[in-house]
Amino acid sequence: MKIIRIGTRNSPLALWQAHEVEAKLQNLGLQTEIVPIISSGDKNLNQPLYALGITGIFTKDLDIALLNDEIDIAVHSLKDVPTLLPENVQISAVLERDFPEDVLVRNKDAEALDLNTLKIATSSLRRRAFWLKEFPETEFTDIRGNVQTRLKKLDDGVADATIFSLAGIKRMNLDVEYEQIPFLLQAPSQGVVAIANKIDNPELSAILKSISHKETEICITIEREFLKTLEGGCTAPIGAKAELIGNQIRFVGRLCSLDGKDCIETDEIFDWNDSENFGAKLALKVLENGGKELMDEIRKSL
Ligand SMILES: NCc1[nH]cc(CCC(=O)O)c1CC(=O)O
Repeated sequence: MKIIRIGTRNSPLALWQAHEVEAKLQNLGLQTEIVPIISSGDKNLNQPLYALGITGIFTKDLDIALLNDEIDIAVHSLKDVPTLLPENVQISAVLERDFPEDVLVRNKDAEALDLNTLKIATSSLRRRAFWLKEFPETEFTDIRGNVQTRLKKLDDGVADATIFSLAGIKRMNLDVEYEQIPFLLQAPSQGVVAIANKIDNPELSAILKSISHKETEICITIEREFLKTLEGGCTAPIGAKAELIGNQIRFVGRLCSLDGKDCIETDEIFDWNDSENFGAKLALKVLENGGKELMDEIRKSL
């Protein structure tokens, strides 16, 4: 097989993730090359993502490079990948999930403040809504950029604290103090690195399948089905967590209004042999229990 060209965004985190994938392929004796690609999501730093009104802003440029045969595979943070993939593109592999959760990082001047008094910097609708559910009086400010940029902005005093995916902090080996915030249910497929390739390349797909982590695959399939069935292509405050516990799976899913006042949650344990379509079934249950009205309201106000 010829050299496998690995497409990635050029942020430090994306490059780290691409190198992880590269190491797995090199272990199989394959030759690889990293091809960094600047994504539109990295160019429009001033606006929050939901205001840009497009999904897949981080992944679109990699999709195009893939379809133009400029790269053979694209490495993504799966939580940034829309549930609807372009024609002829598939997710063929995921790496083992290490740190799925969100954590809070404070500005050093805010160390002693109570959680309910913190001014929080985040541009994520999910983080805002889930935080507001817990602390309804909270003030927010937008923040964009990669992990290092956001830490610098926090240090400069944009807010008292901000929220990160722990996976990003760990992968960048950053020496920052963080707090667990278990009430802030994570995004579907958070902390998972995914590899996409073209469907009409079965030889490469088979190689990718061989490095995929099966347990992580089971969990993200349920989480993404849940998301896909709820959202219908719109960004909304949706969280999802599937965990394997022996032969069982525990799934927690949540949809909230933008202000966090109305939330619908599902928390179920089931046998993983019965896991087929489970994400979709649970999402339908949420939609029937008031979720449909919530989604309509969110669509109208964005
Ligand atoms: N939204 C951006 C994004 N996409 C993936 C990660 C980190 C890695 C991951 O969670 O998969 C981050 C940073 C963050 O949310 O703090």
